[in-house]
Parts: sequence; C-alpha cells; structure tokens
Amino acid sequence: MGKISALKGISNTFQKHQASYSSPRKRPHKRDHAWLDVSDDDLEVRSAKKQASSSKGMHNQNHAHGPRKKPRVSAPAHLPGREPIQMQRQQLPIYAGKDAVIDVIRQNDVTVLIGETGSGKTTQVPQYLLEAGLAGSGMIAVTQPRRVAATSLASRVATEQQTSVGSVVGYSVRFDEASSSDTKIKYLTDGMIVRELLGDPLLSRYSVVIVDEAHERTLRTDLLIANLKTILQARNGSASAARDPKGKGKGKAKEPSGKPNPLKVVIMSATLEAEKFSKYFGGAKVVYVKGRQHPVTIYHTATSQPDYVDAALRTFFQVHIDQGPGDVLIFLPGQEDIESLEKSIDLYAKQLPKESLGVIILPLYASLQPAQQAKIFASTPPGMRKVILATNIAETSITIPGVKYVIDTGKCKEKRYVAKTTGTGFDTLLTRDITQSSAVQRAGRAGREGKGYCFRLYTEESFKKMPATAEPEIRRCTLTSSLLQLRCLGQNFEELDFMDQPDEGSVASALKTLFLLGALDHTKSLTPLGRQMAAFPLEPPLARALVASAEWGCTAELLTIVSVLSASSKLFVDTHDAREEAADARKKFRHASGDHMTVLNVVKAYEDVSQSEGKKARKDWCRRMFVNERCLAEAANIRAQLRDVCEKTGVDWKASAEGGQDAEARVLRAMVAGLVQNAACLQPDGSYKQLMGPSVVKIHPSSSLADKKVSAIIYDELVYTTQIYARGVSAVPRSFIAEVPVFKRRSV
Ligand SMILES: Nc1ncnc2c1ncn2[C@@H]1O[C@H](COP(=O)(O)OP(=O)(O)OP(=O)(O)O)[C@@H](O)[C@H]1O
Repeated sequence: MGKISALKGISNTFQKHQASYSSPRKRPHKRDHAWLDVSDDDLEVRSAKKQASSSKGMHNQNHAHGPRKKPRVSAPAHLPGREPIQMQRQQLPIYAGKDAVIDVIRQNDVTVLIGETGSGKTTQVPQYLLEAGLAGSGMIAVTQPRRVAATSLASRVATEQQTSVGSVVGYSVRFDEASSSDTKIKYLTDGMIVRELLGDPLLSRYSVVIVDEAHERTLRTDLLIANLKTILQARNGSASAARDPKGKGKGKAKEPSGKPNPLKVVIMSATLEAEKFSKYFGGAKVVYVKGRQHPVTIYHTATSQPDYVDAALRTFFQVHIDQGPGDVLIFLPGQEDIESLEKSIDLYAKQLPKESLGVIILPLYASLQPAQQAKIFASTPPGMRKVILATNIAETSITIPGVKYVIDTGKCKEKRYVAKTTGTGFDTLLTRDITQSSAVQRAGRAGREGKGYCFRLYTEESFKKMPATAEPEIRRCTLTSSLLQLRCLGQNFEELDFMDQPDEGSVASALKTLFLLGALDHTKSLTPLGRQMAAFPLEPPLARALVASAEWGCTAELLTIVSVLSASSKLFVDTHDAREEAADARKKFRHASGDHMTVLNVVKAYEDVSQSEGKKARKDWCRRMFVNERCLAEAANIRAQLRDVCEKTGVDWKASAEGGQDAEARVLRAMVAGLVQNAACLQPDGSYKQLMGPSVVKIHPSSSLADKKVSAIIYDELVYTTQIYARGVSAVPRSFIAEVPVFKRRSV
C-alpha cells in the first residue's frame, strides 16, 4: 500500500444514485431540507392486500423526498441535534401521526408498523403508548435482536423521559438488567423475553409487546412471535389476531379485578414483509409512517471491489480528506477485518498533515465488553473525527451521535448450521453478501441528526441482485437451546404455529442432543434434569456440566470455567506479531490435563494479581501474559449471575474440589457430562475420531494439548479451516466417558 497521496490518487470511483434515499412513497423531489415535516396524511392505515402492491417500493431506493411542508416546530437547521430534547422529539416524522398510531394500536390487538429508519418508531411509539395509558397497570416491552441496541435505546428514552435508566425506562439483556418496580417501558433482547416466558408463560406483566426489527427473523424473535399468537388467544380470545389451532394457552392472565388482562402486540421495522406478518396474525392492521427526518445520499462503486477492507480504507480517507466534519461508520463482516482495518487507518492517519482532523478509531463487535462498546456513543472532541468499525450489530435500531457518513462493505457473517456437511451439528459463522434489507438499514445509520451519505462498496447492479431479506434463523441454525425452552413451556417445534417451520433434520438433531444430555427422555418428555438445566442462561452442554458439578462437589470450579467459556471474547489474546511470546506466556498456566483446568489456573493467577496489586499492575500483567482482561471481567459478571441462579435453584455454589487429590478428576467428570457429544478417541494415525459423529478431528494448535497424544479428548467447539480442529480440549480417561449414562451400554 502506498502513502496517503498515492491512496488518494487511486481512489474508488463512486456513482451517485439518481435520487437520495428516502420515503417509500414516490413524490416529487423538491428539496433537501433538514427539518422535513409530515402531516397526518403521511400516516396511512391500509389492509394487508392494498399494502402489498405499494410495499414493493420499499427496496427501491430511487425515491424522492416528500414535498416541503411548514415545519410544525421551527428549529435552527444549522444546529441539528442541539435542540432541547422535547423539541427534537416533535420534529420526528412519526410525531405528526402520533394520535393515529395510538388509535390504531388501541383498536387492534396486533398492529404491523412500518416506518423509515430514523422516523422515530423505536424511541417514540413506546412513549406514546405510555402517555396514552395503554400500559395500564402493566409494562411495555420493546424487543431488540441485539443487546447494544436495547441498552442504548433505554438510555436515550430515559433521557427523553427525564429520568435515569432503571426507573420508568429500563432494560434487560443476558447477564445485565436495569429495572425496578417503577419500570413501565422495558427494552429487552428477544432472548430475554423468551426466557421470561419460562416463569410467566402468558407474559402477564406486559400490556404491550413491541417486537422491533422483526425483519431480522432471529430464532428468538420467531419463537416469541409464535408464542405471542398463542398468548393473544389466551388473554384476548381474539380470533382476528390469533388462531390457536392446537388449543394451547390455558389459564388466562387476570387483572386484579379478575378480568383477563388483554395484550397489544406491535410488530415494527423499516424493512419488513408486512403482508406476511399481517397474514400470519389473521389480517393484522398495517400502518405506514411516511417520511424520514433527514435525507441520505447513496453512492455505489462503479466496479465491484473484491478486497473490501482495502476499498473501505481508501473510501474512509477519501471522506476524511475531501468531506466536511462528521463521524464515519464502516460496516465490516467480523472482528478480524475490523482489527486489520483499524491498524491500516491508524498507520495512514499518522501520516496526515498536522492541520487535518485527528482520527479516533473505535471498533464495535459483539464480543467487545459493554464498556468498550459504549465508547462509540461519546461525543467527538473538537478537531477530531470518529470512525467506528462495526459488524452488523450496529446495523439496526441504534443512533450513533455524530455519524454522517456510512461506508458499507456489503458483507456480513451469518450463523449457519453445518450438520449437513460434517454430521456433527454445529453453528458456524460464514462471511456472505448482505441482503437489500441490511443495506437499507445500514444506510439508515446516517442521516439521523442531519443530512447523511452512504458509500456502498458494491455496484448498483449487485445491490439489485441481493436477496430482499435474509433466510430466517429458524431455517439455518441449531435449535437445541430453543427446543429445551419450548419443552419447558410444554411446547414442541412441530406443534407451534411458526411463520416458517424449521427443518426436520435440525429438529431431530436438537432432540438427539437433549436426549444425550439427559434433558429429554426416550419419549421426548422433559426430565427434571432438563428443567434444572433450563434455569441457567447457558448453552445446554454447559448447563449440563454445571448441573453435574453439584454431583461431583466442584460447582465453584465449574462456575468459573463455564463463565469464561460463555464470555463473548477469548481468554487468550491472539496476536500475529508476537506469536512465540504469547505461546511462552501461556505455558506458565498450562495444566497437564488440557484447556479446561488451564482456565482455572489463569483465573486464579489473575485473582492473585488483582488482590495484591493495583489496576495498572493488573493490566500490565494481562498484557505480558497475553491474557484478555475483557474476557475475565465479563466472565466475573457472568459468574455472579450464574451464582444467583444456583442460589435460587438450591445448588451449593461454594462446593469446591480445590485441594483434594481428585480435584482434576471431579472437574473433568462434570465437563464430560456436558460435552458428551464432543468426545473423540485417538486413532493409530494420531488423529481423533468423534464418538458421536463421522468426523476425524485434530487438536487446534492453540490448545495446551496441541503437541500431545492422549487416548481420548473432549472439546468445546470445532473450527473449520483446511481441516477440522477441536478447540478448548481436555484429555480424559475413557472410563469417564463410559460413565455417562448414554455410553454405559456401549464400549468406549
Ligand atoms: N441516542 C441518540 N442520540 C441522538 N439522537 C437520537 C438518539 N436516539 C435516537 N435519536 C434521534 O431519534 C431519531 C429516531 O430514532 P428511532 O430509533 O426511534 O428511529 P427508528 O424509526 O426506530 O429507526 P430504526 O428503524 O433505524 O431503528 C433518530 O433518527 C435520531 O434523530
């Protein structure tokens, strides 16, 4: 790569869209006005049928802006985002349709609400419903596919309500919650509300459930939607909005007066197949909120860009050098690309002339610690430009203050079940092209506080060829955890009325896993063990290992191990630059039995340093040892939450094997109970053959057992590169495997 000047010389060529990206309804383009107002006719309520024909335009971005109308609230256009917050609320497109939105929701059990990105759906609709009294004595739930959206939205809406997070406005995400008895609006991940179903199958605490970003069709959103249909029947007895073919949903929720407490459901998105959702709910009302607050101009590259990281680098500097102030958000598929681009931007930014704006680079991906993620929301100091390098976790719902430019590589990582190729049944992340819906959502992250620009690193032709929406997760991911939750609710995949039914093979594989773990019996019924496992917010194998630890008196150790394994980042820092030093440092913690006991050694050493030294020394220690402090901090948080579950379910979390002669054996026996499907035995050629699958695997080079040959192993996961590697490996005596009930009748 050349210097900046060379970089500029070979810059990308972009082609501008014929018109700015704007509202779904075609109207003559008159102006780019910062304060687009809409009148009540900008909100339309239509039947699903009528809507189908006009919704076609949703993916066509060559629309013009709405005609200029007198602003409802005057505001200085040169100071976008600086007005008092209540004034900002009144300038959102949805404000003009506030009364109509409330009326439609009041009159219908189920409403499908479509409005452009940034029109104010997610932040305003819950507040409108609260102000209109639709929450009654219950709460309004707003679900989000991602935790960063749930927490940041709660913070924004709390500010708008002039309260702090956790009072009237709260949130609930896995391993973190801020709510109280005062909470009336709760932003929560779809996973958390599905978990709440376990204790409250009719969601009786909620008067309104708003399913936001429903177009993403995550597995948990689909599970929620299927349950909402049943709950509507039970709570409202509503025929139009809920059919209940299997006669489920017994026991109606009651208000204190004894009357059933009816439920309102709102399905929201900017890019939704409205007709499909409406039909699913027996002809639900579809509401369109017209207009967007600020225009976003979209550019496509003239030619395709095979090296999207390099193209993103060039585009960033083109923007940085040629364009005025405003922060930049770059969408990349994953952490590796983010780290690589971070380095390149940093390198070139240092060579910029002194008078240029300084560059603050902020990565954003799911496994980054929440405190690190939150940095993206801080305002940019004068003389600086913030560039956020994000995966698709920044794609929907969030507003990042200051972002004016979006650079979209057109790539994402998608979870996919790989049983068909390997027979082992694991989800793996594959890089692929995004959908039109994602492209629209990504562009929508610009233009939230003023005019925005989106640079797509793909041609307009490629955009047109993209699928409109993604395949629902229920059709492409492992179903084990969801099946366990469903069984706790007395439900089955086959019986529930899903929008899209799951693949039979995936259901069979989930049933097999739960049977092997002892969560289901041979009649597919939930066992007491399965119910105990479901109490822990963990993947079923780890939940099984934790439950088994009670039997072996090593819950303290297992809590530590499963917390580290559940953290979103890895325990050891992987670095290309200092591979040998990193390997040497790791050796200090190495336990002869492998990686699970090694985890305990690292945590213990970290705790010793934490107790005896200050914060800085602890950080230095982590750096020298190539230990990821983020992972340890997150694991400590997870451990505290799991300890609470242990307390509630009567598991003695203090029980420890430490100091006993057989400590290692006890810990490994508990791990084997959970990782029973991930067991493999040594073959004469030095590879390992799965006991429960057809694959032959090798031990991953990062494992402490990489250069050893042992009779049998268990492992956390498989990694697919040129070969299949087992990662997170422990050596176990074959007799431990043979002890697991499912193996008792087989010779190992
Ligand atoms: N944290 C924030 N800081 C500044 N402005 C914000 C913030 N959150 C929201 N806003 C303002 O409120 C507008 C509406 O946001 P909201 O999330 O309600 O829109 P939306 O219609 O749900 O969009 P999307 O479909 O993209 O989620 C934003 O465009 C922005 O102007």
